[in-house]
Amino acid sequence: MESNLAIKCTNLYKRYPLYSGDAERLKGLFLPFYKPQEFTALSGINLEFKKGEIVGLIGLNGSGKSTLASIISGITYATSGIVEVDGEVNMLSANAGMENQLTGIQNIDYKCLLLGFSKLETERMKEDIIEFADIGVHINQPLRTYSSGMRSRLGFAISVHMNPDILIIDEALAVGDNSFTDKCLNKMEEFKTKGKTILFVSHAVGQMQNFCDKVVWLNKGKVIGVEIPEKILMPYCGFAREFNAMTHEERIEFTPILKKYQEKYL
Ligand SMILES: Nc1ncnc2c1ncn2[C@@H]1O[C@H](COP(=O)(O)OP(=O)(O)OP(=O)(O)O)[C@@H](O)[C@H]1O
Repeated sequence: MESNLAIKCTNLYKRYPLYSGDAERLKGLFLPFYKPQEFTALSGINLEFKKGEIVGLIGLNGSGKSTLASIISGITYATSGIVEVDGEVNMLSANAGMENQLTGIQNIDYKCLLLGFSKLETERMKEDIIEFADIGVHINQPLRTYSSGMRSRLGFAISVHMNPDILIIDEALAVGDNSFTDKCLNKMEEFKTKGKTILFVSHAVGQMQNFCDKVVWLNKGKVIGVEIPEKILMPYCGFAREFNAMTHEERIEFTPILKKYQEKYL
């Protein structure tokens, strides 16, 4: 991979097995030649993200954004194709590897331990993480008692303080209140100036417009376009509006509408 690139995906496919129940799942696990029906979540993805870029990933529900983010972060694997990543990746999502039974503080210790930080480094970072998360006395309570916004605050605070080269944010800012989201967006800007790469999975078109250098539009597991935000968000929003106004039956044949936006604007 070229040295200016942080992430390169080449002809990436992800197929999930579709089991009809537990019996079929067991067959799939224990019978090596058993082939269940499959669902193709990603289909022939080719993408390159440069170091220092903030890239948005947008698309309707189920278009494959989280699947792609999880493959890039190494949480799940691709069925075929190549993913090349230059640097440490940290993914922040609603269920970002934090433990429900542990307190906020214990989760900080746990994450630091997993990532190989020494006790001294962990202690040094802990104060900053607690200050950034700003969830008061709840930091000593088990995570299972947290609201979704509090989880997101702690998750974001931990992720950015791990100082990864590539930060993937999967919808995790959607539940934060405005002041926290602003704080996170400022932190993302700071990351960018340090030459770090950010992949921002979101439905928040306004945030993408303001913060991303380019946006990838995914639909049904395929890349529809990769452009600067101004060029991609307008046709995407137009398509999403028309799609959402359709009946269930009309949605089955939505390709001409997608083509209309693709041909006119991309
Ligand atoms: N483990 C799985 N088994 C079967 N299908 C799956 C699995 N995980 C995801 N999928 C399917 O893959 C497709 C892409 O899912 P993904 O979560 O990547 O979409 P998304 O674009 O992130 O959606 P959203 O905007 O709703 O978060 C969906 O149709 C989903 O049902």
